[in-house]
Amino acid sequence: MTSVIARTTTSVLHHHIKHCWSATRIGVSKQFANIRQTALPLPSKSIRVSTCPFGTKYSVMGKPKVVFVLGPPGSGKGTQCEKIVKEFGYTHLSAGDLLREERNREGSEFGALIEDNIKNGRIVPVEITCALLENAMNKTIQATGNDRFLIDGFPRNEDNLQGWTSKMADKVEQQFVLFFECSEQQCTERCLKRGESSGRSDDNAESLKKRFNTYINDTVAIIKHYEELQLVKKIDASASPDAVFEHVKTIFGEQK
Ligand SMILES: Nc1ncnc2c1ncn2[C@@H]1O[C@H](COP(=O)(O)OP(=O)(O)OP(=O)(O)O)[C@@H](O)[C@H]1O
Ligand SMILES: O=c1ccn([C@@H]2O[C@H](COP(=O)(O)O)[C@@H](O)[C@H]2O)c(=O)[nH]1
Repeated sequence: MTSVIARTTTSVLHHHIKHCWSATRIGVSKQFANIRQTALPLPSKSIRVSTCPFGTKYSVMGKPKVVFVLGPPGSGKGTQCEKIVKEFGYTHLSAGDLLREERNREGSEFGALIEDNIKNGRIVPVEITCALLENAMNKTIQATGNDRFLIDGFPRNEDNLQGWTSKMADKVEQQFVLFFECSEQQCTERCLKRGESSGRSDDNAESLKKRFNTYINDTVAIIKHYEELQLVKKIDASASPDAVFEHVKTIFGEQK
């Protein structure tokens, strides 16, 4: 049975790599094949899940559930996601972490492009980010069966939104969008403090200014878009991490 599944996914994978992004979009579909090599299509109905060393079971699943987590840099998205994972069993996928991992991957042809964007607070083309996210979702589902995801720090601009909508929206159930609201001053202080030990090339005053400009000029419109769809759950992120999490808990507690 495993080999049947393996053969099936391999052939579907070739199809996926060939057709997943329109070659005309920015004329780079071939470029992204390296990332997509391991991306398998998300299941629409069911997936086989390994449960224990002595056997497997078929788990009938709906579409993977997705919560987007948005907010300015340093608003505490990652901190809260860790708590949500522990309490509610989601898998946390940080788009920024995935991009940093791809940047650091030996042989990545996108490393320089990703770093240039990160340092300047600009947004990486969606083809890269979306492929990394889809890949991570598929790997998680296959490895653990967990199909509930916190997608942290994505979508951040119109390009992200369009790319996700055309490629992924039909394959997932969008639960809601968690929006952490926090002032620029407070967020900047947090990131500068984090910068003392994070090693991040963008936790400095110059990059932070640019990241905030991108947030205001590009990401706020995406949050507004989801507000119009009544999907946004807004949280005051200026309090302590535990106090913020009290609010977060009420939101996840309301979910079925
Ligand atoms: N509620 C809070 N109060 C004070 N400090 C916080 C709070 N939440 C997080 N922090 C700290 O602020 C810094 C940024 O937090 P975190 O990494 O969770 O933010 P983020 O929104 O994921 O940031 P980015 O988008 O830049 O990755 C971290 O050093 C974290 O420990
Ligand atoms: O979807 C995304 C997410 C992130 N980026 C780039 O990465 C940095 C850092 O992101 P964090 O969420 O703060 O870890 C961000 O400023 C962007 O340059 C991206 O391009 N697309």
